[in-house]
Amino acid sequence: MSTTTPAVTTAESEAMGRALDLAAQGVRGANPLVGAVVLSGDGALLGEGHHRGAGTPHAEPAALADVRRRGGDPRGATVVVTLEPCNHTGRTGPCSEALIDAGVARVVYAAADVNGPAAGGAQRLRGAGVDCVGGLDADRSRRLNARWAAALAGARPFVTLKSAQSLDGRVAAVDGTSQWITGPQARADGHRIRSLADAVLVGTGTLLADDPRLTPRGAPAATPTPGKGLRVVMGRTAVPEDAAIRGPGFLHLPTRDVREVLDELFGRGVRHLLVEGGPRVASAFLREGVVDELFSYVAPLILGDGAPAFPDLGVGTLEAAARWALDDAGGPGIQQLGPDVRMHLRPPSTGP
Ligand SMILES: NC(=O)C1=CN([C@@H]2O[C@H](COP(=O)(O)OP(=O)(O)OC[C@H]3O[C@@H](n4cnc5c(N)ncnc54)[C@H](OP(=O)(O)O)[C@@H]3O)[C@@H](O)[C@H]2O)C=CC1
Ligand SMILES: Nc1c(N[C@@H]2O[C@H](COP(=O)(O)O)[C@@H](O)[C@H]2O)[nH]c(=O)[nH]c1=O
Repeated sequence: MSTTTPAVTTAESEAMGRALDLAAQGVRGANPLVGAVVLSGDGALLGEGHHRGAGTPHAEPAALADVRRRGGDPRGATVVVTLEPCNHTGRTGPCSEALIDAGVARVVYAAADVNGPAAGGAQRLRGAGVDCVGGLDADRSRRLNARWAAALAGARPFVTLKSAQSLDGRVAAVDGTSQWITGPQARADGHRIRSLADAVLVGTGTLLADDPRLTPRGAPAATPTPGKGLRVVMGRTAVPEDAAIRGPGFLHLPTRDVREVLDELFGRGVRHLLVEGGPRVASAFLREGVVDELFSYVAPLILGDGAPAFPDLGVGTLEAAARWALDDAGGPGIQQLGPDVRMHLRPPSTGP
């Protein structure tokens, strides 16, 4: 935790506030939320940018590109960024090098990078003669990425849970039919979320009931490469030979053990897992306390009896119920999609 306030100008301090707001416009998942603002030597805004999710440019190159788009020149500029610039080649190149190549004079960052392989950017910058200070608003940056950091520290993927339910919290009718509870706009949004994840998972119950494909349709599909584009079924029941889910990227994990699944997927390079249910598997992830964000789509229909979204959580009294909070990262916490409503939620007792 930072206890000292680094020596920064008022313009840099204000720019960090803006960079943190920009960071929160990114999407949660395999990467942290990061924003960046570029200032001229006299503190004027030259450009800004934020990271829009794994595989897209990091905040610093996005902000440098914005400077050039506006006809500016980043040479001699100050870059104010919410996370220590990365120092490794992941899905994109090292930001430390991009900043050095752009000729910036100074970098002010908030939190240090806790991702081992990516860390060391500040040292690299200083080594190249760039004035580099860290710790400004570090706590706010850390809060923004607390769940991402916790997943990383636990060596498990960041877990997004999605469910589409009726007004009375049912995800299927009594006979098991569930297609479709939500309308096309909500489902398109679900496909977009699939396209952001490295792997999409359901249980064998859903597999047998729905025969899903779990591909992101209407959104760019990830090429199945190590850790990307996986479509996963967990549970002991055999997957039928003619199941629609079979094909490139299909993986059956014949277990009910959530930790085993997370270990296996992490080992295969998965950093962002989307759990689509069904209800018993969703509850297993909730009971294990590993759900980092929840997208709950609510459709205006009442199903009465039928499968509850999250059975067997062992909540015996109101006091024991987990109260989730709306999460505004990547868009409004609550959003209307056609006739349906989408809630984007974060677990209880975690930061913004
Ligand atoms: N509206 C929506 O958003 C969705 C609705 N659905 C609907 O849900 C219904 C299916 O529900 P359900 O059968 O609960 O679906 P699940 O996908 O949760 O499958 C449950 C099965 O998964 C296996 N399993 C694996 N891990 C666990 C675990 N930790 N705990 C318990 N079971 C585990 C078990 O089978 P095994 O013996 O093989 O181990 C279990 O019977 C269908 O009607 C489907 O249409 C499904 C997904 C989303
Ligand atoms: N019923 C239901 C959903 N169900 C989810 O979609 C899966 C089918 O996906 P596909 O691969 O496209 O065939 C299904 O198994 C379940 O995970 N999703 C929603 O957005 N709204 C809905 O009403």
